[in-house]
Amino acid sequence: MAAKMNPDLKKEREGASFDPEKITNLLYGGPDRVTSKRELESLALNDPDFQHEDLNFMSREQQYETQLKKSILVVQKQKELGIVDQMDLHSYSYNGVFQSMSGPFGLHTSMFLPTLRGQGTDEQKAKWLKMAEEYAIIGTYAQTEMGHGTFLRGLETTSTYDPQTQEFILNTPTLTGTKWWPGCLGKTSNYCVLMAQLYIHGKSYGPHPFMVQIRSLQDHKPLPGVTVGDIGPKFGYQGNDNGFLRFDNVRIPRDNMLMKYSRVEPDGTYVKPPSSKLAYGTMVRVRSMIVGEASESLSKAVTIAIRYSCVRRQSEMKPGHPEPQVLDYVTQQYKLFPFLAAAYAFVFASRTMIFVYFQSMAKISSGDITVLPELHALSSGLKSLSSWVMNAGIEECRMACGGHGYSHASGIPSIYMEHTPAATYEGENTVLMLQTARYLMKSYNQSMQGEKLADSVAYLSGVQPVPAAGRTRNVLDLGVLIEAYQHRAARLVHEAALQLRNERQAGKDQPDAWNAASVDLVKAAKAHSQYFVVKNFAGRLTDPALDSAAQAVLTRLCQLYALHGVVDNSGDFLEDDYLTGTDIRQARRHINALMAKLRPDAVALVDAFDFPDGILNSVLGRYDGNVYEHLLEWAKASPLNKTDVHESYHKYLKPFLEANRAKL
Ligand SMILES: CC/C=C\C/C=C\C/C=C\C/C=C\C/C=C\C/C=C\CC/C=C/C(=O)SCCNC(=O)CCNC(=O)[C@H](O)C(C)(C)COP(=O)(O)OP(=O)(O)OC[C@H]1O[C@@H](n2cnc3c(N)ncnc32)[C@H](O)[C@@H]1OP(=O)(O)O
Ligand SMILES: Cc1cc2nc3c(=O)[nH]c(=O)nc-3n(C[C@H](O)[C@H](O)[C@H](O)COP(=O)(O)OP(=O)(O)OC[C@H]3O[C@@H](n4cnc5c(N)ncnc54)[C@H](O)[C@@H]3O)c2cc1C
Repeated sequence: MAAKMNPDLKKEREGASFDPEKITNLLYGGPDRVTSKRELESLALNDPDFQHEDLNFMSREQQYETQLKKSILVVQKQKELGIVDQMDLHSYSYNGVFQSMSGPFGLHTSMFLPTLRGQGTDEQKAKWLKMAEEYAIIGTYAQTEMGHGTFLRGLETTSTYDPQTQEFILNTPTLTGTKWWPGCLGKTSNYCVLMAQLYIHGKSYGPHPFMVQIRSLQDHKPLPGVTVGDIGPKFGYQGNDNGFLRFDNVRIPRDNMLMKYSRVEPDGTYVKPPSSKLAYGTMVRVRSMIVGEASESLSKAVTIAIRYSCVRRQSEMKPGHPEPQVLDYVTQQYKLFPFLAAAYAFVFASRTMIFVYFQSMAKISSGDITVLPELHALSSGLKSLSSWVMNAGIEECRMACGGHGYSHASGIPSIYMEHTPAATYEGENTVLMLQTARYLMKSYNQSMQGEKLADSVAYLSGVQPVPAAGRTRNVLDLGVLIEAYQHRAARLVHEAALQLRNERQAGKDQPDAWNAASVDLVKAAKAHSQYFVVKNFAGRLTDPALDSAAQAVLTRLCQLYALHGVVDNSGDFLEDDYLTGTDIRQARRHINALMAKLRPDAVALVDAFDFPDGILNSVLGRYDGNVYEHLLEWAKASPLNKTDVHESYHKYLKPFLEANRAKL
């Protein structure tokens, strides 16, 4: 018999002003997509082969083993089921089977295969791709070293060409040159794409990708000259064997260098790529995907916190009245609704990012590499902004769930632990924001020369005049808000450029001037990315998939997202009098009014994300809201409760207590 729905959640759903299915359809690309998503998720969630004890109750070794077993099963089952589409794989495997927790094949699919596809020649793909796609070999992406992650040109692992034997000799010349962090390297992978400094005839040509076998295909032992292992427990990522790797005079054939873009001829002649940054292509790809990871993780946390806030009743708002649902406290709404709005903003941004990525890659494949700088700038900015907001949002959601938020039963700590490194991996966020800033500075200078700019920065060409101080406007109007964000971004870019120039004029060389201006440069890059997100959100409101009720509620969310950003960064908007103090006061009032209007729709808005319970993996965020009975059930399953009296009682506590009693 189906469990009864918690009456508060039932009422919330009945009181919504719109049909969540309309928004679900928009989020996932139409009813057919939603149907297949649900089918695939349900197939994975109900498959007895994928059932196991809660990962939170397992040791790290057990977690690794469990995830490995599932990874193998998933490969087999995907094949049987004929799942090949990326979105379908995402539903079945990433969410359905793994609930977005990392596993030992993660890097094989997210970086090893894409690097082979993107950096290999046709002959190299013919040699390795099938083996990799069929999991005859398993690989990772080994780039970061103990001493260098950010500064790729500083990598120390060397790949020295020997024209006599037509081989590369791999070496780790220092301790800090030890590869450190690559996912799935420690115990799982038998191959890797190795990023190493290419040396030919004593000359360095910078980091290049090499296909390297590191373990025997017979007994999985490290090959001669290879030292490899697991780097130990981490903040999260327990199911993943992030590893270390060292080379001592390991020889690989010449054609193990991935040579789609740059080549080494048998005699040692180096053939340059059209752009040296093409070798960094896989990172750009994963950064583009991380915007999706961030939006999805934030959406999950917000779903849990909002549902629970409707089930949770606490305190007495009015004497003698029933305790209110905690979501009725406006302070609680102020914690959660801006992040609900942000989750939507980034889901839409991620869809655009993925579209731009594939569109740009099509151009790059046909030889047009002019799109690369814009793609790099956009993906760097959005990856950083979205993962920063995700981190802040998940933590806010955890605290908004009070004490229960701290328990693994809430599901929120796992989401945080697993996804917080998105701010670090694939390029540390500040470093990447500075890359976006670099592009903005270049574009700004080009606009000063009257050159035409790429679409995403075209607005820099016409930094608007500052409007007369004291002029107030309707800050609820999305057109006004988009212009305000555009103006702020253009002004901050302009000011960062001026600061750079001033530092130069004061006698600093370019790197020192850049460093001195870097706080403002990051601020400008963030403002540029925020402008993109606001404009992109507003652009989705007219999607024909929405009926008028769904459009109305999403418009409110978009207004809230934009207004909250204005209030949070009010100094930026006030500094040059673009907005007035009255505008900001109005913005605060509008936020309160919007939150009141959104309150009855909050549960329907998180339902529209369409995360089944198995994927949320949260006692607090259960669809039926039956939180308390399941909290007790969950705690009872904890390994410490397997016996009434733990064995440590006999070992330690009993003698201690008895000795103390004997002394009395
Ligand atoms: C289809 C799916 C369906 C639904 C989606 C929905 C949801 C999705 C949910 C989940 C998503 C699933 C998967 C993704 C999630 C997780 C990923 C999985 C695991 C992650 C594991 C982590 C792996 C790693 O971390 S690998 C290591 C990553 N390392 C880095 O990123 C290093 C960072 N450093 C650098 O990139 C560079 O060194 C640098 C800092 C950028 C500087 O480079 P360098 O010093 O060489 O260059 P200069 O500074 O001198 O600049 C020269 C010049 O080049 C430009 N430049 C630099 N990089 C690039 C580039 N990549 N492309 C283009 N141009 C570049 C730079 O700006 C300069 O330009 P100018 O001279 O013109 O100024
Ligand atoms: C869970 C996880 C999985 C990972 N998986 C992989 C993988 O599969 N393969 C792989 O190769 N790597 C992987 N990494 C490594 C990851 O890519 C790097 O840690 C990341 O790129 C950051 O580099 P770093 O550690 O050198 O940080 P650092 O660069 O040392 O950062 C430390 C601080 O210095 C600051 N800083 C550094 N340079 C600058 C600068 N130029 N300007 C201003 N500030 C600066 C940063 O902002 C930061 O605050 C993984 C890391 C994690 C945590």
